[in-house]
Formats: sequence, structure tokens, C-alpha cells
Amino acid sequence: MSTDLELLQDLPRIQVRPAVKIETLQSCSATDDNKAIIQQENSETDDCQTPKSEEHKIPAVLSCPPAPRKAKRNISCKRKLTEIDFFEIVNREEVDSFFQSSFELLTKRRRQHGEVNSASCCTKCLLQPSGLNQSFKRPCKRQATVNGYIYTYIMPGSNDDDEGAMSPALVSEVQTICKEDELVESHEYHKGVKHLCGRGLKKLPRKYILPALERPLLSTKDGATNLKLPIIDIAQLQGPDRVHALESLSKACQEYGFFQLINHGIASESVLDMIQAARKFFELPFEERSKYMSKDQSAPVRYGTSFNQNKDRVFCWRDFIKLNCHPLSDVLPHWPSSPAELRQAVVNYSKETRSLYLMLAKAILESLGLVETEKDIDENGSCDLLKEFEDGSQLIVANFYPSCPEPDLTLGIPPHSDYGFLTLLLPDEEVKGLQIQHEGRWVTVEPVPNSFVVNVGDHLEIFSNGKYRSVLHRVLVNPLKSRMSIASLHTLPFNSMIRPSPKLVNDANPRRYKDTDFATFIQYMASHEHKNKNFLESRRLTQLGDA
Ligand SMILES: O=C(O)CCC(=O)C(=O)O
Ligand SMILES: [Fe+2]
Repeated sequence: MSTDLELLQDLPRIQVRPAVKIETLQSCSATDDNKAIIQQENSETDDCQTPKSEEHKIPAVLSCPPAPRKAKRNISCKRKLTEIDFFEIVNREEVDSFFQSSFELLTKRRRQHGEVNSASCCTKCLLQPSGLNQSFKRPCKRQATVNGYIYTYIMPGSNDDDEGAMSPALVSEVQTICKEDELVESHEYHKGVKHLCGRGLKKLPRKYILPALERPLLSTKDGATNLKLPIIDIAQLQGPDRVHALESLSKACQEYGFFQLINHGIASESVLDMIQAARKFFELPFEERSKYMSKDQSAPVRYGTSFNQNKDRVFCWRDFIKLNCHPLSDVLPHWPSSPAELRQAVVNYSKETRSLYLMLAKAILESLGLVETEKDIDENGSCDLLKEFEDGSQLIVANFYPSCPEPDLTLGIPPHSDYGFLTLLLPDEEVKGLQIQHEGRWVTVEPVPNSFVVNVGDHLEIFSNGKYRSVLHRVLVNPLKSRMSIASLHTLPFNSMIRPSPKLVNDANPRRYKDTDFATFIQYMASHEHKNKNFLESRRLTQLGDA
């Protein structure tokens, strides 16, 4: 990619002709006669004859012209195709304003250091990101590298001889400036994508630009592959054909880690009220939403952005509200009081999804051969695990993905697996976006009206000793439409230990995972950039016979 500056440097010298002549030429249409005149005049100019007639003299100035203005700096940039290949310049205004402030500060600080005096102020400065150039020497005239970007720039009035190496003290000042700028920027990003969009973005800020290899390939065949998930029908699961339904359930959990749940029985009013309340929450002014921002991963309510915003290097294009739903009486008073209908809508929705989850959890235990029949569990109450399920934790997450100016450079949620036992997801019925990894490819899940997308979480993968798979999924964003989804994540109580079920561990299938609990998961999230299935990998004991 060539830069404005490179183009400028390649241009031949421009000869400026007297204003009167230019005016004459512009007012004529280029007839053949006029062309001859133009050619004649050009050849006169080439002979370098100064016109001397009265009409060519510069008129006398009768009033003082305004003081000359400082010319605007020309700054341009180009992409470095090396180890920092994944950075890309996307926002000229952002870059210009960054340099503006950096150069002003830099010049001020250089003066403080006594490195330049105000009369011969050095306006050419080399900014080096830490560690890239240890010798602090200028690698190339008029180039600066900041945070992995190479900037090429001209500073009018600068002196070509003024190209000395920067002192280590100055380099460290420059690095401080870069950090200060990043801090200001990052403060804004932490307010969320919706807040950012309110400022009228045309380009994706670089904070959201994924490394090239992690970007979704929207324009390829891969990006267009749609997938119909296996369907599990609750009516069939509860009817005489339960055995077949359990087989389909088991197959879906092994091969896809996902299925589509139809005939779920939840009143459409509860679903619509939940969606409406969440939508209204995201429409509240930022000041209202920001009351619920919290770094505490186990807070009863948490409003935030990105995936793990305290750890993410690159942010993703999502805002969320997470509501802990158990025990209801403890958490309810902490939930947002605005919009007014939110609490009631979440109470109803969480109760309905919870009983649906319990129905599914029983079916899962049966499909794994851990209980004989559903009747077994109900009559003998012998299944302690089911008691734990009944007292299990539930988190409702409303995800909001605003429309995105450059959806091919970022993601709504990066590839991840859900931590719990099962997630009951209500995807946006109108705007696709959920992709799952299936047979080594990213495929887009086709929304099915009035149904839930259900997926196996890490805890169920551990509990089933790897038989059921917690599958990677991610979310694409849309250039024209915002998207919303509601996820209900279910697992065991906060203090329970999750371990492979002893009945599923034997010589042929040794224990594959360490015991794990919620506290370990929370600690992990607080100290790592959560990526792909890295939490689950950290709990893995053996790679033997891995699917
Ligand atoms: O928005 C979606 O479709 C998926 C959301 C998701 O994966 C999550 O909340 O964990
Ligand atoms: Fe998820």
C-alpha cells in the first residue's frame, strides 16, 4: 500500500505560473485554437521568461494580510508485514489525533530535557515502541513505529539535518506518552460498543481488529455454510418414544455438542417479555447502565463489554448484562430497577428455563446410562446429583451486538466454550450470527423460530468424562443490523466439585479431567485471557483417545 507521503515524494517539482495566466487558461474551453495558445504559453514558460507587462505585475497590497498559518502536518502510515502483521491502520482521524497529541507533548518534553531549543525546535521525532529498536537509532528517515505501526510523516519547517538519534531518556518519555494515549483510549472502550457507536463510527477502531488469522472469512464459501442442528423434540422426549429421543440426544451431544430444542413448552409471552426487557435495558442511557459495571465475576448483576474485558487484548463487539438467578430471593434486590419490567420478566423467564433445564438434565443422565429411567429418579430420590442440579446455579446473559462498520475484522464473541453443564440459548430469530465449529469448519447455525439452541458446557464434558463435547462457538456481527441473544447457563451449585462420573471411568476409558469447582474457574478467568477451550484444557489429565 503506498502512502500519501510516498506519492508526494515521487512527484516532480511543480512550476507555479503567475495567477493571471492560470485564470485565462481556466476560463477557456480547450478548442483547437486555445490548445495552440496553451502550448505556446507553455513553451514560453519553459524558456523561463519573466513577463514584464503591467497586467503581470503583482498588485500593491493595501491592507495587511493575516499572519501566516502553520501548515498542517502530513502524516501517513503503512502496514508492517512482519511479526506484527495483524495490526492494521483503519482510522486516519484516530492516527492523526494520536500523533498530534504525541508530537506536541514530545516537543514540549524535549525542550524540558534541553535537547532542543525553541528557536531550532526539532519537529521530526522518532517514536519507538519498547523493545523494537534497542539502539534508539532512527531506522529510516521520516518513519516512526508506534505500537506496531509504521508511520511515515512530514513535519513542515523541519530541517533535514536534524536527524540525531534519540536519547534513552527521550525514548522512555515517548513510551510514556504512548501508554498515556492508550489509557485514554482504553477508558472509552471499557464503556462498551453501544457507547462507542453513539459517536458515529465509520471504521472499526483498532482495539477491535483481530489478528488476520482469527478474523471470520465472511466472503468465502466457509463463511456462507449454514448448518441445521439436530432437533430434539421435548414432546417426543416426554412421550412413548423416549428411548429414541434419548438416542438422538446422546448422538447430538457427542457429534455436535449442540442441538435445537423444539416444543419446549415455555409460554411465548415469557420469552417475548424477556427479550423486550433486555432490549430496553440496552436502550437506557450509558450512565444508567454503567451503575451495574463490576469486575466481580460472581456479582449478582454485571454489565460489561467484550468477552473478558479486564484481560482481552483485542476487544470483541458485544455488550452484555449478566444476572445471577439463584437463589432468587438473594439476588433479586440487586438486579436493575430500570426498565421497570425487567425484574419480573427475568424472574418468570429464569423459572421457566430452569425447569426446562432440569427436564433435560434428567434426560442427559439417562442417556449416559447413569440412571435407569426417569421414574427411578423421581420415585427413589436416589440420585444425589439431581438434587445438586435442582440447587444449581443459573446465570442469564443478555448479549447485545450493535451493527458493525467492518464485520470481517472482528467478532461479537470470540471462539469459546461455555463453562457450565448446559446452556439454553435464545438466538435472535431475524439476524444470524452464531457459528459453531463442526468437522473442523466454522458453520452458521440456521435460526429455527420458537426454539432454543442448547449446548453442552465444559462441566458436562468433564462429568461425562469426555463423551459429550463442549464445542467451540463464536458470534459474527452484522454490518446493517444489531443482534441480541439471551443465554441461560446452568450448572451445579457454586461450591460443588465437578468430576468425571465414577460410572463413566474404567480401564478402557480412564479419567480424563481433574476435579474442578467454580472458584477455580473464576480464578482462572481473572488471571487469563480466556481463549478457545483453554480452561477445559487446563483441567485435562490425559490426551489418551481424545475425540
Ligand atoms: O449470541 C449468540 O448467539 C451466542 C452467545 C454465546 O455464545 C454466549 O453467550 O456464551
Ligand atoms: Fe457461548
